[in-house]
Amino acid sequence: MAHQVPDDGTLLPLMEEFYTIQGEGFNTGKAAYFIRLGGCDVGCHWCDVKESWDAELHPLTAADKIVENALKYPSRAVVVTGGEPLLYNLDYLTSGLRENGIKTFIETSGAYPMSGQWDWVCLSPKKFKKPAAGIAQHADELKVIIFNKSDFAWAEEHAAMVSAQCKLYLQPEWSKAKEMTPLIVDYVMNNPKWEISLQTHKYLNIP
Ligand SMILES: C[S@@+](CC[C@H](N)C(=O)[O-])C[C@H]1O[C@@H](n2cnc3c(N)ncnc32)[C@H](O)[C@@H]1O
Ligand SMILES: Nc1nc2[nH]cc(C(=O)O)c2c(=O)[nH]1
Ligand code: SF4
Ligand SMILES: [Mg+2]
Repeated sequence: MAHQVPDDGTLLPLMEEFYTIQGEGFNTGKAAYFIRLGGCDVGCHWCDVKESWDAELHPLTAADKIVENALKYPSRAVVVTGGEPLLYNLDYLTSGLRENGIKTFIETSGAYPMSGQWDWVCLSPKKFKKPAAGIAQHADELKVIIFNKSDFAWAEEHAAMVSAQCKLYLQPEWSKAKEMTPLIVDYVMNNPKWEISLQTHKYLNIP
């Protein structure tokens, strides 16, 4: 079974941490320190980081140490991702980051209740395990992955749940990008409340 992750959030299963450029969504192009937490049971068959799923494989790491590591890099922005980061209580980590002047961004499927204090929430809802009640109201950005045509309807369903200021993105699933990108381009031109988001780090060959 899972690690005994203390529920005070002082220890978190850390898969990797790396300094790169945010490749997706509203903050595309901005340098940020990425913290990838292990553990996810959402089960997206096209997930591009399946190595993250088993939390057991990723060592419990002190949140204080993660903050200390983030401070070694010039950007004062951290993206917490995974895995599904909201499996864990992120209050302690985000207070540590913010006390040190670091802006906190999260990438989440929303499958678990919100924790942590965030400067930017990217919600990417999944059909395989639907978002928790009320989470859509926290989203600054809704980023729906388009794997097939039915995902446009799924995107609209969630657009109806987010706040009026929430930015709306459609992002092609990587393995289907050649096929789905033209459909997304067409959809955005016809429904301009949406914008296209590309995984630019994959084109740039950076993490
Ligand atoms: C690996 S997930 C981790 C965070 C969280 N579990 C989630 O799904 O939002 C990070 C982002 O990558 C997106 N993503 C994962 N696999 C993808 C793929 N094959 N093509 C495009 N986007 C993908 C997710 O939808 C999410 O927005
Ligand atoms: N450069 C870069 N940008 C990203 N934006 C979201 C990512 C993620 O895996 O959560 C990601 C990632 O893995 N790399
Ligand atoms: S929710 Fe995120 S980490 Fe989990 S399987 Fe889906 S894309 Fe991968
Ligand atoms: Mg990624």
